Amino acid sequence: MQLSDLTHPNQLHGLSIAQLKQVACQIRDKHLETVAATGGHLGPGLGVVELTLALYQTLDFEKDRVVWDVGHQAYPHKMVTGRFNNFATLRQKNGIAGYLNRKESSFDHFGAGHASTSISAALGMALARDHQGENYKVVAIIGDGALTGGMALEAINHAGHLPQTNLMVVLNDNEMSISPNVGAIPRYLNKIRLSPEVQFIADNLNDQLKQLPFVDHSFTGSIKEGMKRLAVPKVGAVFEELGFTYIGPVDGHNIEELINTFNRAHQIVGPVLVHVATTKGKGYAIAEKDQVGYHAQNPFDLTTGKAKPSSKPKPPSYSKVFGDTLTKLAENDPRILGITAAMATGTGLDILQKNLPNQYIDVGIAEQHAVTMAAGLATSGMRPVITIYSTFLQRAFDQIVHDVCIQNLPVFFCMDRAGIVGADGPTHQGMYDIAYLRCLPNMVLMAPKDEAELQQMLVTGINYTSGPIAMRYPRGNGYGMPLMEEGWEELPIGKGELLRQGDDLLLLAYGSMVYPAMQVAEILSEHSLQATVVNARFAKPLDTELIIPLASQIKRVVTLEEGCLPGGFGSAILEAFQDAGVLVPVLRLGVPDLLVEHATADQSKAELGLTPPQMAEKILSQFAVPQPMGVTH
Ligand SMILES: Cc1ncc(C[n+]2csc(CCOP(=O)(O)OP(=O)(O)O)c2C)c(N)n1
Ligand SMILES: CC(=O)[C@@H](O)[C@H](O)COP(=O)(O)O
Ligand SMILES: [Mg+2]
Repeated sequence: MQLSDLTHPNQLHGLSIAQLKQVACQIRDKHLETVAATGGHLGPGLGVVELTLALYQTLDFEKDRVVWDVGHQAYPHKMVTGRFNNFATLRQKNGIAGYLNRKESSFDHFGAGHASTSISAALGMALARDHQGENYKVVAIIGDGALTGGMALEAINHAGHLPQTNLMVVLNDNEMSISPNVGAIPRYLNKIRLSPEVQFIADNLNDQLKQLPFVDHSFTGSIKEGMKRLAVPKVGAVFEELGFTYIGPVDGHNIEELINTFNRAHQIVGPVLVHVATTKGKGYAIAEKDQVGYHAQNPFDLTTGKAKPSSKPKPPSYSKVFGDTLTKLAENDPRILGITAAMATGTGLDILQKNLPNQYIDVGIAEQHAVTMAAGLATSGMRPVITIYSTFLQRAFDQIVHDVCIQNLPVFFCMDRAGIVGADGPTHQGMYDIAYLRCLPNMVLMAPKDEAELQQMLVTGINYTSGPIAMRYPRGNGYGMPLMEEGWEELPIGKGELLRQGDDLLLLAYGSMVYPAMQVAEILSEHSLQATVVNARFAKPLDTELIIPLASQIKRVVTLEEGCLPGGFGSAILEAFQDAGVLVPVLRLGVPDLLVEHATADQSKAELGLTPPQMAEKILSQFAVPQPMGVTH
């Protein structure tokens, strides 16, 4: 079977084990070739090649449903559902998405990007099936990391309560989240995986049983299961006690064993959990060796595994500056605890973990728990600095309201990836944090204009103990600003910064849009328009003492933010003007009420008209300023 000829996953039916192994080679080759060229998630997909092929040989995609958790590991799924030939467009603008997407393919039965949702969605599909008197299989595939998310446990609790609802949960256990998995659940899973008895049975019984002439080899799986139960009574006990039939652990790279296991599991009435043991990065030694580093990669050289050198040296990322600075602050303040929800490397908290492990907490993929735990810490004199991507913090909205803001507890939220993130697309854009936090009583919101101001805002946030405070900053590199090693000056809460003066226009910029606003002002000055530029620094409380008189005097106002316009920073300005009786025209520049698809961040900004030249042009046309004759830009 040539994958380039495959248009429907049912074409996998009837292939021999040898043929499936050959298809697996094609998948791995394409996976490696593509991710090396475009960047993306490398290790996760390599680990589920055999699992995908084996499972899909037991399913009928004309009616059965499959739900992948997160979806970052579903590149093999995409290749066997008709997207092999254009897979090279992965995560490129108008190309194949990096996660499942119902708009992209009818075989993508449910989209994701955020973890721990698959069992809930699959259970919904199974209940619909039963209500409609239909008879098709529903399978959720969830990783051991995603299983640490509360939603997954809520769904298991519910599914285990429905003994007649057929649902298969395939647990892809590779012992890894992005970093090594944390918590009691992975510890329990490892106890099963690594128990000597289970290992012995898995490694030896096949051969022994094959010697016995009277044993029907299609039953060897059942016999092995029975032996495991005898040898390790606790194997799978937690899931069994929760109403699931547990099968496993199964070698996630043995196609034949997987097919036999899935076929047996399909016969079981009610919820069944198949525990599959895999290796993240399987088949690419460099990724198997460095499973953290090769969870996701920028374009890299396949032979060396090294990232392709960028054209010019890049300044440190915001995350790196954050991690370094927080670590330095924590060295002198034992109250500081850095908290992550399974994103140590992405947030830069791995720097704190390495240097001050006692002041570092990873709760697993459990943002809701992280926030309320931070609230608990804050009641007891600690300084919890909770570092969660803007998009993932959305998961803990009620905890922010209920446990932090209502009790007015001093929790410091550091929201990395706030703004347009690029290739991860709509599920990961940090679009909404200004809007979803600005409406909360007691919350203070701030955003640095560059990485040097981020250091100041870190000190400001840590020293602010009057209630909750949140700082947002973008994905990627800073501007290369000179960074201080210590002695950062904290900023007065609610005070902005006047960067430029001009009488014709007032540009009010927030966070990552401040430097672009300065570029806009330069372009406007070429059109004989002089703009005042304010670095707002705070979206709540606004520096009305600075902003209102300027607006009243200049009378033409532009707001600039890298976030959603509905409810965002510009909305805050409009509300403040309304409250102050300042009735002046305001042009709000930001992301309109739409989803930002995957592309590079620069491509998305250009598409949204958020580059400095585009914003200048919009300002000139909006304020209908006569252009000097013959001037073009
Ligand atoms: C709610 C949420 N928090 C954090 C993340 C970031 N994230 C993406 S994949 C991943 C690890 C998932 O581990 P696992 O489910 O075991 O899949 P594996 O990568 O091991 O295949 C994390 C933390 C996310 N996608 N969603
Ligand atoms: C799958 C997932 O959610 C993470 O791997 C995410 O893609 C990381 O994003 P960054 O690359 O911005 O750290
Ligand atoms: Mg995992």
